[in-house]
Amino acid sequence: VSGAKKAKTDKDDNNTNGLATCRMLLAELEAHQDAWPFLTPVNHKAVPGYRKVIKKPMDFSTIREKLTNNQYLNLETFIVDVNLVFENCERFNEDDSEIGRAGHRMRSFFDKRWTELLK
Ligand SMILES: Cc1ncccc1N[C@@H](C)c1ccc2c(c1)OCCCO2
Repeated sequence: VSGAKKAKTDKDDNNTNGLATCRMLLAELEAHQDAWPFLTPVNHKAVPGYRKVIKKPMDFSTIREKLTNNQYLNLETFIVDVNLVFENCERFNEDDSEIGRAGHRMRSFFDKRWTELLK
């Protein structure tokens, strides 16, 4: 019947809500040589003060878990969590430190990649 609404399934729209783009971007972040401070949650026992200063911890493995559990509505909610990783880094680490510099390099890499992919 013409006009009948087709049931929407993921396979129909190859990038529903930009989730394929999220998977691509996260894979690139995880593989980046400067990702090492951000791959796993900061262990607050190994990093004095971290739990007090950083109210919303975030890291790439947690983002991976959320993506796997379908907890991101769209690319925007994914970008919020990625940016949280970099905001936490800038809050806790000196710009002129190993981790601080890695955070700045990862942030500019991410900004460049998602704007390229969204064009
Ligand atoms: C992103 C971030 N911000 C502030 C502090 C740490 C971190 N990352 C964690 C994974 C980390 C990186 C380096 C570390 C470390 C832990 O263990 C304490 C001993 C030094 O080596």
